[in-house]
Amino acid sequence: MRHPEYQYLDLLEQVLDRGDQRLDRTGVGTRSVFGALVRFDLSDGTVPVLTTKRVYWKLAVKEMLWFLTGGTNIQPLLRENVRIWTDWPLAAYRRATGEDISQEAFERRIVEDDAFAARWGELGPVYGKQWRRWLGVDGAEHDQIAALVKTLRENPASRRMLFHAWNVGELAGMALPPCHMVYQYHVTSDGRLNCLLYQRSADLLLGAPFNFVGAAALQLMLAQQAGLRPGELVWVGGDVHLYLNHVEQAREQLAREPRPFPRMTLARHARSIDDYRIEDFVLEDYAPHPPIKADVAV
Ligand SMILES: Nc1nc(=O)c2c([nH]1)NC[C@@H]1CN(c3ccc(C(=O)N[C@@H](CCC(=O)O)C(=O)O)cc3)CN21
Ligand SMILES: O=c1ccn([C@H]2C[C@H](O)[C@@H](COP(=O)(O)O)O2)c(=O)[nH]1
Repeated sequence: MRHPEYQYLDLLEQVLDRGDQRLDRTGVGTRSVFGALVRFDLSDGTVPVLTTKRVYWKLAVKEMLWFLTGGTNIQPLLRENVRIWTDWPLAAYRRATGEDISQEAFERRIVEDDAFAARWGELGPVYGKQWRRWLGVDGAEHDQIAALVKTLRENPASRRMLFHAWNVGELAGMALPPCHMVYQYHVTSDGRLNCLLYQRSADLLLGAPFNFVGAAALQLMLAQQAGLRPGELVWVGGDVHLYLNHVEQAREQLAREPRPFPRMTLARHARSIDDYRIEDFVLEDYAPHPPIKADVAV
């Protein structure tokens, strides 16, 4: 069988060679295709951590754990050395104050100064808020994750097992509207948990590899909580794009041959979906090609 990573590489090549080129919100410019689907089989213990470049999988898992806490402030992320969300609050701070603060100084202040973090580290009602505390028209806060775990346990044949982050009424307050916005689950008759993730917008070089890892890690946690085994991860992308300043990096990655996907396991049985820590995630046999550096478009 052809290595499953070729689904990603083929998509990358397609976007690179045949993507529609235009200017995007960030001003960087992209080439994009609209509508793509890749699927990864997790039932053999492997996870789609790409091997044609080193993916910092712990950052992606830590980000997923942060979403699960319901948090929307970057302070706990920075305390875990995850810097992938700093650019947006940093840009807002520079715009508002006119201060030419460095990223390092800004991050240090967020970590050390709680009042500063509360004022400048907030991303608005992004993923965590919507997943754990979606404010309904009934005035109640809805914990979509807890409800999902309950249904996975009690009614796994349900076709209503999903959570959603696209809360229309709260989009304006978000630093960025959700990209990976709907996660739907499906349980097979023999107890495998499948996931379908719909991502409306995908930065193919930097974002998508993280999103695969986050979704896979979540699938492992949910499967464990519901007494199921991981099944397939199906990823659907809407606007799937390559930033024009990532073209050289894409060519370099396309010249490499995939190596076997690593295996991910959970080191212990956590008491609840809220009880996982980064130390619980064990990745084995990950021997990727070297990292490929790229700037993120803000
Ligand atoms: N343009 C863009 N692309 C994204 O992927 C993205 C956004 N914006 N905005 C919100 C979040 C932040 N995400 C990010 C941001 C940065 C990296 C990144 O720079 N990754 C590097 C390593 C980062 C590090 O070592 O700290 C990589 O090589 O994967 C990845 C995902 C995903 N999302
Ligand atoms: O998890 C994520 C978060 C963000 N992205 C990318 C996709 C786009 O390049 C930008 C968001 O910009 P929009 O103008 O809001 O589409 O971030 C990602 O790939 N994965």
